[in-house]
Formats: sequence, structure tokens, C-alpha cells
Amino acid sequence: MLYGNGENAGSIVCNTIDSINKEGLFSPQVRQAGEDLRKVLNERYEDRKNHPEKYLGEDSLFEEFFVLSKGEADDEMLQGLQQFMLTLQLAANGNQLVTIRWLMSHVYGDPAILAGVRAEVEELLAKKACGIRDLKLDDLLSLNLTNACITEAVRLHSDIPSKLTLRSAEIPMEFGGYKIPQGATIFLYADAVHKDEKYFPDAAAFCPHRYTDPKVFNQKMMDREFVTFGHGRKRCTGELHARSQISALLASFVMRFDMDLVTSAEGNKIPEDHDGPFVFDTANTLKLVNLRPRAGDVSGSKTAVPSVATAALSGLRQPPSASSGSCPFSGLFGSKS
Ligand code: HEM
Repeated sequence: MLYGNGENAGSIVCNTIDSINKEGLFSPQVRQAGEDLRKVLNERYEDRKNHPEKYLGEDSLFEEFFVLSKGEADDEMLQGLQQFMLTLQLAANGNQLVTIRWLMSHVYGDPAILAGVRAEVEELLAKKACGIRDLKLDDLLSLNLTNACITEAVRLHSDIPSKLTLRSAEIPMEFGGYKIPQGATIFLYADAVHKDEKYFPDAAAFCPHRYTDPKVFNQKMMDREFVTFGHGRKRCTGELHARSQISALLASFVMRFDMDLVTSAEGNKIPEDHDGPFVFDTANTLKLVNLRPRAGDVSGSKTAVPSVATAALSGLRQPPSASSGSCPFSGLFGSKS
């Protein structure tokens, strides 16, 4: 595994490129989905040309494209649209669904983290005197622990940002003593920093407290110690969308339900992520079973904060000890996963 100083990064990158060369970047299913999408988009474009009245005033990305291209898009432009739509689908589904599965497993797999998230949501709902559905974007983003859990799930497990971010050098460059010729493909291997012990002590541990202080979160992001949603010009345009949806989903579940985590690993541990070529199905080794109403939740929403939750939340308000070199909350948060 890569946990260390990134010394394996070179071989991982080479393995990934080998695998892409042999298998192609995408699985046959993704390629088929791309082809299907292309067919549908082309048919819809033709239909817009033949029956513009059907779409008049439609507030959609497709209509915007149709108007901008004046109904005269050539094959290359249509291919661009198809690729953009496919990227959007992959970004939204590939990243978001995988993140949700890991996130829910980590949260439900650790009673102290679950208690902390519950306490945080309960505190916010009590403060706003409202239900989850009434929460606004800013409210959801103010759930520090919940959002830290999202960041941590992406840092440890996401496929696209961590394992496959490519760029093409538009001009010849020099970086760190290496000459990069124009046109070279550059692999930005985010896992090399995301799994580096220097920046993430006990890097394999799911430790959301790393980011619960917004100042620390922002500094680490500015220093590019994590690039979970990318950085700069190509940064994820869907981050706030993703964070608000995922926070609302997690908040709704933790307030209402208990579940049990079942994994395929010994001791029912959450398996460490894999290095190298991306495989979309690693999250499939995790299952949440025995969905049932939350214990002690009579009303289904507002309950007294359980004592373990209070402890977890007050622990979160204390600055993590920087000295130990390992997750300072590992005791409070229970078993590491
Ligand atoms: C947990 C969920 C998500 C994660 C971890 C994530 C991560 C990322 C990352 C790291 C990038 C930058 C890739 C690069 O530098 O090449 C990116 C780009 C992008 N993301 Fe997300 N994303 C998520 C959800 C979403 C959602 C829900 C949407 C849309 C609704 C979305 C739309 C996009 C788009 C359109 C880009 C390309 C931006 C560009 O090329 O300028 N993402 N995402």
C-alpha cells in the first residue's frame, strides 16, 4: 500500500497507464453508456431542428447548447456535448454514489462517529427549530463533522480524483528538475499526497476530526494537502451540490435509523482502499443491513442528545493533539477502519 512517503507512486502510475492501455480508460459498460448517450443526444438534436416549437423557452442545458450552436452543430460539437454530459454523469454518479457508500459505512461502523454526527445534527435542528427538510445550503455546510466525514471518505476512497486526474502540457515546462515536453500527458496522482503520513498522520485511518476546525480545513486545502474536489480552474463544479445532498441524506438517516455494517474483511473491518488502476466496485464489499428505527427514537425526530453523543461532540470542539502522530480521536471514535 502507498501509506508512507509516496515511494510507490511511480509504479502505481505505470501500472495504471498499462491497464488503461490494455483495457481502455473505461469499462465496456461505461463505453456502451457513452454510445447510447451519443445516439440519444443526436436524435434529440435533430428533433429540436425539425420541431423547434416543442422546445421553445425550455430552461435546460441542451436548449442552451442548441441556441448557442444555432441548430448547426457539426459532429465535433455534438461529440463535445456528449463528452461533457458523460463527464457530468461520471462525476455525479461515479464519485457521489461511491462516496456515499463508504461514508455511510464508516459512520455506521463506528458508534462514536455516529453519535457525534447525530449530536451535531440535533444541535443544529434545535438551534434552527426546524426539520431536516427546512435546512438551507449554509446550514448543511455548517455541519462540520458531517462535512469532515465527506472529505475523509473522498480522501480515502474516491476513484476519479484520487486515482485518475490527467492533464496535457500545453507548453514545454520544467518541474522539480524534470523536463515536461509539450503535449505530454501528466498524471496528477492525488493519492500520493492523500495517503502521505507527513500530511495525514495515521493516513489509513478514517479520522474526520482532521478537518473539523474550518481554519485547519481551509489551510490544508490552500496548501493542496488535500485535493478531494480538485483545485484551481478544473476544480469540481458540483462540490456544493454534492456536499448538500450527501449531508442531507446522512442527516436524515442518522436521525431516524440504526443499521449494522457487514464487510467481507476479517473482524468485520472496513477494508483499506486499493492502490493503482481504478476499480469502481471496491465499495461493493460493504453492506449496511438490519435497517430499523433508531433505538430510543420515539418521535422519529427530536430526541434528547445521548450522553455518548454529547461526549463525542464536546471532544470535537477541542483542538486535536498534534504531538501523537496518530489519530488523536482514535480512542474516542472507537475502532479504526
Ligand atoms: C463526492 C462527490 C464528488 C467528488 C469527490 C468530485 C470530485 C471532483 C474532482 C476532484 C474534480 C476535478 C477533476 C480534475 O481536476 O480533472 C471534479 C470535476 C468535476 N465535477 Fe465533481 N465531484 C463530485 C461530485 C460532483 C457532482 C455531484 C457534480 C455535478 C452535479 C460534479 C461535476 C463535476 C464537473 C462537471 C467537473 C469538471 C469540471 C471541469 O472540468 O472544469 N461533481 N470533481
